[in-house]
Amino acid sequence: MTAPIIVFDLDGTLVDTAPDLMASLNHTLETARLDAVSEPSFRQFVGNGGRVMIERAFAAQNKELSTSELDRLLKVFLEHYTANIPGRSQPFPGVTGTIERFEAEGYLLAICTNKYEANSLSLIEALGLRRHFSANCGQDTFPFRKPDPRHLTETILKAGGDPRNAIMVGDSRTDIDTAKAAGIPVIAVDFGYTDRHVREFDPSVIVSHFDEITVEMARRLMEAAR
Ligand SMILES: O=C(O)COP(=O)(O)O
Ligand SMILES: [Mg+2]
Repeated sequence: MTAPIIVFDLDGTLVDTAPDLMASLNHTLETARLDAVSEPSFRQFVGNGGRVMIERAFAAQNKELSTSELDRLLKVFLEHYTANIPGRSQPFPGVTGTIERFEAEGYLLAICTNKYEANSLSLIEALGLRRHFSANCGQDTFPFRKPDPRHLTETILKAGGDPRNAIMVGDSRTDIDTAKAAGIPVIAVDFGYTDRHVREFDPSVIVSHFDEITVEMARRLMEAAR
């Protein structure tokens, strides 16, 4: 039997990247002469990658944005963000312990993120976490991405896992919708980046700290999903 697998979202779930994403977004908006965004509004912009983040920031200020301008600004954003990794980004409390608990029980670990794959890899490398993950799939790894369930199922297959013996951990509606569409149980953290509370999207369970995510919880959720 293949090993069970736990798949994590990255931004707002495993790693608190908000200070750096927001700094890069504000740098980008400044070059376009838009107002800087503050933390509460920033949370509504994140979750679908840098391009969508910029689009949402423009829409919130009722500013027009052509595709060519968006392409240019995405380059500005990515250059700034990439040059500053890991910046102030830190794993959320309890992440290391959770990784150890699941590894000790023979679980595979993977990341399924709407960040670009290269940024995701360099971030977890810089934080010393890369060796724990059998696959790290970003928005550009496949021709589809979250909330398309294939982003999750293909991540699982790439890691050597089986979607029928898998669990997802995420912080946003995107993650919950993705896992549900894939028929995979999903643990939602309530400390990530979302403007609406995760309970509105009906995840399998909600936790407020990584210490609450036990192997027993994962086993129970996977059994209930069968
Ligand atoms: O950076 C984003 O917008 C989304 O990234 P995530 O999928 O890791 O939350
Ligand atoms: Mg996230």
